[in-house]
Amino acid sequence: MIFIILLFFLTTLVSFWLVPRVLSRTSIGHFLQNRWRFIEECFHTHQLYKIPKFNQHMQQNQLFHKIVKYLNALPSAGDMDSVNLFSGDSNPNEITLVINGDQVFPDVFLGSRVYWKLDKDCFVLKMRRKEKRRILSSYLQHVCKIADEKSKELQLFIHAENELENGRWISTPFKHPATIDTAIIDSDLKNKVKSDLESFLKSKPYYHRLGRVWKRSYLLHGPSGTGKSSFIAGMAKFLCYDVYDVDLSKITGDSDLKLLLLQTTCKSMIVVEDLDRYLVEKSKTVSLSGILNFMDGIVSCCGEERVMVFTVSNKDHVDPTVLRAGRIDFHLHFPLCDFTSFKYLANSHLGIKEHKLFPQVEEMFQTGASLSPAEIGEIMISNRGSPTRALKTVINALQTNSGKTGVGHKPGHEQSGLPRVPRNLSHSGSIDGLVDLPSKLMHNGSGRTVEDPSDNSGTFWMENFHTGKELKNLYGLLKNRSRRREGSVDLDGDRTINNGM
Ligand SMILES: Nc1ncnc2c1ncn2[C@@H]1O[C@H](COP(=O)(O)OP(=O)(O)OP(=O)(O)O)[C@@H](O)[C@H]1O
Ligand SMILES: [Mg+2]
Repeated sequence: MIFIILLFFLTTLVSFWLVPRVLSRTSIGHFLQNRWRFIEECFHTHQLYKIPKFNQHMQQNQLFHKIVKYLNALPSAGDMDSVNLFSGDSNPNEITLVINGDQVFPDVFLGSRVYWKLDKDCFVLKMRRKEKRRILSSYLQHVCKIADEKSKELQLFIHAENELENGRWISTPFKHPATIDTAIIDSDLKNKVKSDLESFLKSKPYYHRLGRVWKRSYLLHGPSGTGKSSFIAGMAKFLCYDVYDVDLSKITGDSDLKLLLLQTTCKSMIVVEDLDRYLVEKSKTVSLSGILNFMDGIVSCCGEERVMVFTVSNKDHVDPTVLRAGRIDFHLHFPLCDFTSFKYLANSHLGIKEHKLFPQVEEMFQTGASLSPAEIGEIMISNRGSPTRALKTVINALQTNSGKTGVGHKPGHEQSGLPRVPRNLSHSGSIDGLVDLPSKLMHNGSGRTVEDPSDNSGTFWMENFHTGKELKNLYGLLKNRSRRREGSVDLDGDRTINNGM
């Protein structure tokens, strides 16, 4: 009797536990499962839907490309009997599945099984006829949604220099961690940039009504290590635009620049860094007029929705025609660190809001010492285990820096041969300072950020102007003020444009 019970127990264990497990892990199980599905489907009538790659005018069918993206994202894609694997052109670590004609991709949606197959240049979707009303439309919406999410992966394009691909862009996934919010600049200014970008995105009819190319240009200016490049990454992410990085020094001539621009796609950000350095180069291959045409968007008229971003270390050294209103719509100044931004850095890098050494640091800033956020950030990162040591190192660095002539330590710019920016202009005396004078920021008609003329504390920075050049700049500012008073350009002017968008 005991033997029979034991045998019964063993048989049950083998048939209900062991056999399914063995089958699920072996090719026999896989084969049986497929056969069973095939037999099951034989009892149903099916509907086929074709999604061709091209329409009758040989234009690309966007749905076809979305399906490719969707199928690549399917977990079942990896379970196929055989799959084609390819590594990316620019990033060999990125592996993608490429579908070929013999494969059938099963998928399950709302409890229903559907099948995808590639037939030459056409996808075929197969589903049970009785289920099509229930799932077809929502399933296709789901496919598009997943594909769109996948395509949100931004790309960084750089132009190839090798002979084979010369004059072409090569791309790599753009995964810079910076966002507009991680930038340490005045929060009002961040919001202004965000709303300017948002308003640009909605402004296609407005630009077209004016007969203008739908583009917007930003100038980010400030010393090295103040966060310009990181901010560009943040802007691109905010817009969900791909980035085309134009290195003017690698371009062989005006026509080469045109060609590259014609190859850029809509919804992209075209970035030209260190424009001032390029413009002072003696052996430049792209002429000033080539650059101006590019900025005016003449060559980009066939494809719009572009944001252009230029960076310079000091805009005073750039030919005013390059920066005229319309060519550059929004000026953003990135100053060296002041005490306010230092405290942000201490909080984010060291996790401290207060410290007994803070008053000493503040005093250093008040006496005119400063470093770039990159320099202070680096000190804090290397000393993050000990906030006190980090602060002492910052104080030492500030002391060393304030001992130098023409503070605003920018090794890169010294190499470039550009004149140094006088401290009073680049930092505490900056006309469009973002961190030190946050309440004074406003825009003129061209979107430029300038000091609020109604703020009486202007006398504070007047004391800091000494040289003839600085007085000239002050004169320029006063001229701007009086123009604004006459109502020719002011913040409202800019707002009127934005509101109208
Ligand atoms: N204002 C800032 N806010 C946040 N991080 C900053 C800021 N300024 C600099 N950093 C940090 O310092 C490093 C260098 O910044 P970034 O390369 O953006 O400076 P940059 O102005 O483009 O310098 P360069 O003119 O030399 O190209 C980055 O790691 C960045 O995160
Ligand atoms: Mg940079």
